[in-house]
Amino acid sequence: MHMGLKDKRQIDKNKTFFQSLGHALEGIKRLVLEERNFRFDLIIAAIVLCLGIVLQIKINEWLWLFAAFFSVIGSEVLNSIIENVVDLIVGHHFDLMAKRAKDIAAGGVLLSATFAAIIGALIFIPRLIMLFK
Ligand SMILES: Nc1ncnc2c1ncn2[C@@H]1O[C@H](COP(=O)(O)OP(=O)(O)OP(=O)(O)O)[C@@H](O)[C@H]1O
Repeated sequence: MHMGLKDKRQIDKNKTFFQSLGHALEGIKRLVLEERNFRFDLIIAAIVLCLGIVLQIKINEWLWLFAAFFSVIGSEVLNSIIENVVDLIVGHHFDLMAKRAKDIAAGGVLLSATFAAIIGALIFIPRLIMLFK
């Protein structure tokens, strides 16, 4: 993006909507490029999307799946922010508070992933059982 070059060392506020959008898209790019778990989430979401279409799940089931997806994405984003900010503060040193913050962030991801797995199981397992009966 051409504006990327122009504002590479920008530290003041965004002046236009498109400048804000550019930085937000840059953030999503970082997540995809640097977070293996985030890429894994997207692959799982794509599989669930295909399965949902093939098995013709109902609208309220789609809503639960979307809620689960964004819960996981939200906690991944939070985890990623914590990792970056902690590394910015403590650098490459062992620090007990850094460990706590990162472990709590990872715990949040685990909790939302468990929530998503339960929702996925409740929606798909009965349908798959019916299919193979
Ligand atoms: N500066 C530090 N001081 C103490 N412990 C740390 C520090 N950095 C990382 N750790 C420990 O290592 C773990 C993994 O670190 P980090 O989250 O940076 O790696 P990651 O591979 O990116 O994790 P994730 O799989 O969540 O993306 C943390 O949960 C924490 O227990």
